[in-house]
Amino acid sequence: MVLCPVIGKLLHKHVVLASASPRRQEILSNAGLRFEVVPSRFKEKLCKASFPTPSAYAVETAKQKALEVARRMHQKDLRAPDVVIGADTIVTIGGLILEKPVDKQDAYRMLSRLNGKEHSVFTGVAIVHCSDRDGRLHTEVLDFYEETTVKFSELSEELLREYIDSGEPMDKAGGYGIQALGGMLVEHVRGDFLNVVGFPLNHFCKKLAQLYCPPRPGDVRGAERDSIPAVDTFEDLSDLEGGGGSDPAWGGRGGRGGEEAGGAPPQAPGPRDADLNGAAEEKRPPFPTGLLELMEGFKASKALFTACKLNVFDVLRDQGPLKAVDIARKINASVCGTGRLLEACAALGLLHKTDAGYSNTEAADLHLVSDSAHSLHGLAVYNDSHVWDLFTHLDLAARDGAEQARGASGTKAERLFQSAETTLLFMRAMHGLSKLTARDVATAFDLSRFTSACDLGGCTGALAHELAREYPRLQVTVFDLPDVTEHARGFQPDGQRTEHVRFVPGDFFTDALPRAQLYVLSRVLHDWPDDRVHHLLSRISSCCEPGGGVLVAEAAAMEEEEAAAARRRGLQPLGLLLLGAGRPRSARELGQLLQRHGFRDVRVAPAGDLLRVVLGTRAAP
Ligand SMILES: Cc1cn([C@@H]2O[C@H](COP(=O)(O)OP(=O)(O)OP(=O)(O)O)[C@@H](O)[C@H]2O)c(=O)[nH]c1=O
Repeated sequence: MVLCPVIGKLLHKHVVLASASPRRQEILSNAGLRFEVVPSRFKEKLCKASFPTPSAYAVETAKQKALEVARRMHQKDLRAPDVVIGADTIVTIGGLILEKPVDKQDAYRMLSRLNGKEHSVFTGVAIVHCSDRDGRLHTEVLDFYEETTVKFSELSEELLREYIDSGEPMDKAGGYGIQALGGMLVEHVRGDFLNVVGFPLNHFCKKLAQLYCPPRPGDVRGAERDSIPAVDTFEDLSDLEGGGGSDPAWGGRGGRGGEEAGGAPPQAPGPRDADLNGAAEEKRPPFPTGLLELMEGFKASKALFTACKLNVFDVLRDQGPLKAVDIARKINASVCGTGRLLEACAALGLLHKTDAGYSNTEAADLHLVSDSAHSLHGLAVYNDSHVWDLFTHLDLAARDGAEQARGASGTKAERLFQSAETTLLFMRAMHGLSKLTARDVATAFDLSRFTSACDLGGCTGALAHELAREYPRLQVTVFDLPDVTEHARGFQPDGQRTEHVRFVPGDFFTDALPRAQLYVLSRVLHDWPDDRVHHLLSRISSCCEPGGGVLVAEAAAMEEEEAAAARRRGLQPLGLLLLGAGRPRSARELGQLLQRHGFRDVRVAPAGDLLRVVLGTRAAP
């Protein structure tokens, strides 16, 4: 599992950690999560006896901690954060739950109990998703727990007293801190160490992956491994009081975790009970979250495209927060239609809605306004006006074959370059995407040995400028169709080093390629079928001096079996896959292609979350 991208799913959300524990804050911020800390005021006083298992108690406490913060924040600002995370760590031994000691005596009692024995540490975690529905807070809770087994050495009374005098035990469950002096008491640990410290980071990331990267339909392996547990609502919480149920972790197995049956009433024996008893398990099919998202996804895309097209995000960046009526006036649209569009954008997490009106989220400010440094506005407009149209006729394309579908409205180049307007539309889309990925592509390998590079199909020069910035000795030529180079001037960055980038018009299939030590093909090959790719690579190969290189960047999977994951990453050229003659290729396949055309020492590296970069060195012929 790749952790950073999972944590990254929360980057543009307002995340609150409902915990005063400095350890939790440290674990999560070390993992790259950005969050606000709002300690919960929920008193940890639930009746332990009413819970079937210690883990159920920890999970419920975590849940109540998070919900208290969500409610308080919503009440105060009439706006809840997007996500509130609560956690509760307990130590259990012989059926007894130990929390933080109330005084030194209590700490001594706890540590004496643990002395020389094995005990379990459970951390319950609740991830609460909040939304505002007509001024009322709506919450969806996903919870889970993790268990770790810890064995204490035989410890002298003197050592225990000394340890207690250090003051360390007082704010820690079980009266010890494994991450500090308390580590000396511990003989061994089975399971997740960070779970003992206060937060099961690994399990948390897996849960985020289930939530934000659900398996695609048909991904049976993924569905079994990562199926999304049912989320329950706050309204259902009362069901949790009392009841039976059992927990396999109760048996004291180390290093195991689980879900609290998604908040289902404990009296209903869960599937895990059936497992334990060896009884036949009646399996419910996994909830088709991914499928439903696919069914509805086009509406979300269209709302985003339309808001971009109407410059809603530009208006709000400059003048927000604004009420729907004012936005409608500024974008010259009806009040009722604008209101609906704004509601949809708020529901999609693109806008914040408060009493003062609508305002941009951080992601909207960064990527959806038309002139920001990281703008994807052009891509949204291009997808809306161009790609949307192609997909509307997907059934025809499927029936008649991709080439015929192309034939109806001309080849891709004919369609894109039929007017200056469509060319610019395409270039703006590519520019946003290239700027987003340029740095990752430029730095995936150390290219400082090259002094000249040619970016074939380099469009607006976004990657070329990044290469020139990264490698001061490098002169970069952008080679692209005359229709493109003609308009490239309008995309040049302000500031220095533009003299290291030049534009040469031409067709890389037919015209002489500019001489360079390094040839770059960034997001080009997926557009073309195999015969064209071979033709292009053989042309590059014959221009390239021994020791020179070719660098290919694609939304390619590292391995064939990762293709579905690559598609999920979003930039797999689905449109071309369905409509065009090109096709996506895995990193391995790209490497083999380079080898076939005389490149050796072929290496693959990830370039950020989206692309893979393959670098080959021209061998002596
Ligand atoms: C076993 C163990 C526990 N802890 C700390 O014990 C507190 C548990 O208490 P909690 O009630 O879960 O959390 P809290 O500290 O009261 O914070 P809050 O979330 O606001 O309730 C948390 O701090 C944990 O790190 C350690 O630092 N190291 C260890 O080895």
